[in-house]
Amino acid sequence: MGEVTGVAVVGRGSIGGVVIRALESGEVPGARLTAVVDLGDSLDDALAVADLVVECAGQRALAELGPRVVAAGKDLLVVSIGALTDDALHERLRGGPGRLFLTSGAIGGLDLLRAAALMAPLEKVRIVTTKKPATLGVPHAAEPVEVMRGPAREVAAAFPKSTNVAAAVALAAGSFDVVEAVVVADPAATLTSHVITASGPAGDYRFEIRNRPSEQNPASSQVVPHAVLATLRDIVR
Ligand SMILES: NC(=O)C1=CN([C@@H]2O[C@H](COP(=O)(O)OP(=O)(O)OC[C@H]3O[C@@H](n4cnc5c(N)ncnc54)[C@H](OP(=O)(O)O)[C@@H]3O)[C@@H](O)[C@H]2O)C=CC1
Ligand SMILES: O=C([O-])CC(=O)C(=O)O
Repeated sequence: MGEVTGVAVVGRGSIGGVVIRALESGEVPGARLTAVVDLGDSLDDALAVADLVVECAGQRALAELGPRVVAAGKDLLVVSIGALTDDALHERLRGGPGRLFLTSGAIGGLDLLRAAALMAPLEKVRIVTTKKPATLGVPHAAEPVEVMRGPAREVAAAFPKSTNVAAAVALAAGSFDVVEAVVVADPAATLTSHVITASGPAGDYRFEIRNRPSEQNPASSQVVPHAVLATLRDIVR
């Protein structure tokens, strides 16, 4: 039998809960759940028994706990990518000795955007995210309303529970400056949508994602923990 990777999960909400249950039932070959860090639990106890920490707890928790994880030489898999709009935090998390991994989370197309940006800088990138109004702090919106439009860095920080995807797109595009993010609250939105458009010397791109929201937390899409588990499979393989 090969080596088993001990995994600690931080946060047991709509994303962490699914990841925890999948690990408990042995769904990821080569990975074993060794700790769960919820509010009040000690990260140090988890670091003593884990090789890799999965952050599913939000941008603030990542900023607080992430640097300790990589400094302890443990790998870190991040869900709350919007926290990486803070360049200093991003540098610390990349500084090792533990490795930093990001999940694709609620969206796709990141590999192609990255390749296109590596060929030549993308000239224009936009992500339009549309969700139910209550998840965006405008519960009484009776018709579609644009709640924010601006640079991905500002939008991902302004909606820490809803627009981590804007930061993920910016990191794939290699620049926060080239990405505009738009957030729309739509009372008729039964699915959460993310429409990503990009253009540059490599070509023109358009990805439309329509995700079913989590019942437990409608701000997050149901697919996200499964993206985390897919990344986890790749890491431990
Ligand atoms: N990259 C992507 O595509 C996506 C990223 N996300 C990110 O994932 C995060 C989690 O989403 P989701 O699971 O739906 O959120 P939930 O609110 O359902 O769960 C978050 C959990 O983390 C816990 N928590 C908060 N702070 C800490 C801490 N310091 N230590 C340990 N646990 C903590 C919360 O506890 P309590 O409830 O007691 O506060 C809660 O149980 C979102 O906030 C968002 O930033 C979400 C969707 C997509
Ligand atoms: O789950 C989603 O569709 C996107 C999301 O909440 C985020 O990026 O924070």
